[in-house]
Amino acid sequence: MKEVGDSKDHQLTVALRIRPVSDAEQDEAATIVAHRLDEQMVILMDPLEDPDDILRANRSREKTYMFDVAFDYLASQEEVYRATTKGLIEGLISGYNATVFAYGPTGCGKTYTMLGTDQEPGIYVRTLNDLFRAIEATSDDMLYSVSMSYLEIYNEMIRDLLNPSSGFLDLREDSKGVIQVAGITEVSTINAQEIMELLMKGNKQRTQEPTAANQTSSRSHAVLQVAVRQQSRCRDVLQEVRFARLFMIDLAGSERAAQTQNRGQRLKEGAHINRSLLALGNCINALSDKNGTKYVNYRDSKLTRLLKDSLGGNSRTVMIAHISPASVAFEESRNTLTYADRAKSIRTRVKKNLVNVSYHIAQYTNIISDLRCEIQRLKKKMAEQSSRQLNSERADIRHVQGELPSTSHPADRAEMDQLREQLLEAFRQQMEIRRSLLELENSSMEVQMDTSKQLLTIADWEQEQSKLRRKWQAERKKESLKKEEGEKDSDSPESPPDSTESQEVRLARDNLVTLTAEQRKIQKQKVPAARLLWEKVPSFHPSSHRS
Ligand SMILES: Nc1ncnc2c1ncn2[C@@H]1O[C@H](COP(=O)(O)OP(=O)(O)OP(=O)(O)O)[C@@H](O)[C@H]1O
Repeated sequence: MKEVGDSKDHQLTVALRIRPVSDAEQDEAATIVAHRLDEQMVILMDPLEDPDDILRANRSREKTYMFDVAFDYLASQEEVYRATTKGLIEGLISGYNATVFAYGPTGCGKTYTMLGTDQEPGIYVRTLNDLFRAIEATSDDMLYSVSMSYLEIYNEMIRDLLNPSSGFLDLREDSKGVIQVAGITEVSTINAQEIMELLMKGNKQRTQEPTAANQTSSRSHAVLQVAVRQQSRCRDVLQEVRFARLFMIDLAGSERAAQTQNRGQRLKEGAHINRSLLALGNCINALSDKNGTKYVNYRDSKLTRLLKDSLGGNSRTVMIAHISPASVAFEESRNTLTYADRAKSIRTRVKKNLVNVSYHIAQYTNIISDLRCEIQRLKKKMAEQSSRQLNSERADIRHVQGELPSTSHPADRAEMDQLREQLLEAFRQQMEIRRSLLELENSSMEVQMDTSKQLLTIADWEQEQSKLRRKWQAERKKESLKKEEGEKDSDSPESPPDSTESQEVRLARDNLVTLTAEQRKIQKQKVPAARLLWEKVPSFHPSSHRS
């Protein structure tokens, strides 16, 4: 790992984009309440505030917010790209991860900024174009390979947008601890036109539904992942391989489910979206803690698990928050501005992580690698078990079908079909529950791994303390012997060594509390899932059902 420059480099960049007023807002005779004041400042005015209202008189009528950069309806796609993302490319080809995400309520321009249109392409294509150009410029001495994948996270499930028929995909941690999406399609092309076509096609596969707030509202987070691998062309130089990833994410709308009059499926989606955005917000909050002492829990959603390396580690992050300028969207704009404002203070602590890791590296790398092997072994075992189970269930179904008496009576056939459907549905549900149990098992192992790290930090410190205490006691003993023999003067201190815990140990203790609660939460979730699995075992026996 290599260190990056000054601390400003590590800061998360937060940009704000105010989109033009929409036709619908104009039809509602909405007034404009959000304005860009200058390159960095934005003002939001409360449309409900009445200057003559005495009760509200001492509340300010407007609030200003500062961002790294602010745009309004006049900003072109190129300007937004240049000010937010272009600067990440150099880091990316030097081996640094980067993430750009578009945040904001539904219909405020996230997809427009990230994907754009054929005439006005957004950040995805502009970034890839510049990346390919930069690679070409340095390719005399370096050998590069770039691959791209495009996925969506919908209701906490991952789907490949370049190959939607592949079903739901799982997140896995590889042997180097990098989170990967198992079985995702990876495309290696450097033709920008081809990429735009692939992305447009992929975007059409996104789960979109009309909501009260937006006719074509994206109900999922879309993640474009670009992996850059580079190697020196020089054969006799040490063959260092660098690998960096860029995530470009079009988040699902952040509006609260209740505000869009959603019901049923929409409400469930809203809950999942809120859950992952809340998890993202919690990570942002913990990372922005000034003392750096808060535990960052990436495990609460697929999105944060996927972004783990990119948010907290050796990575640069850009958040582009989006709002509407209209009075009708005031509440949502205020929430978005508050969320983005809180994000501003994140600093990724690259150096600190390095110090911590190297300090303990000798003690716990072996333990971690043992635990990783254990996780891999368990995952493999569970995958084998579930595929064995699935095969035997399939065989059971075939068996059931084989046993069904061949009947020509349409009513009987209909009943049989219905029973078969019920069976299949029960098996499908079983598979779903098994999948969540497997995920809970993985999370539990990860928590265990983190717990071991914290315990090691504490054990190290305690060991060091008892060594110091023993040394001090031995010296005191020597002193008293010398005194008995009539010798005077001693260099050893009268009082025992200072046993105040270091910041690191205190943090480890705090983390242990959080991790124990987390483990308890996971165990609690496992019980109903296991019970459900048991209940879903079909008790249907065709041979005894009818004769
Ligand atoms: N800066 C802009 N300039 C011109 N049109 C814009 C701009 N931002 C958004 N729009 C238009 O506003 C509409 C909604 O934008 P978009 O679909 O990008 O919103 P979104 O935030 O991605 O919504 P959702 O979360 O529901 O998917 C689109 O028709 C888009 O073309």
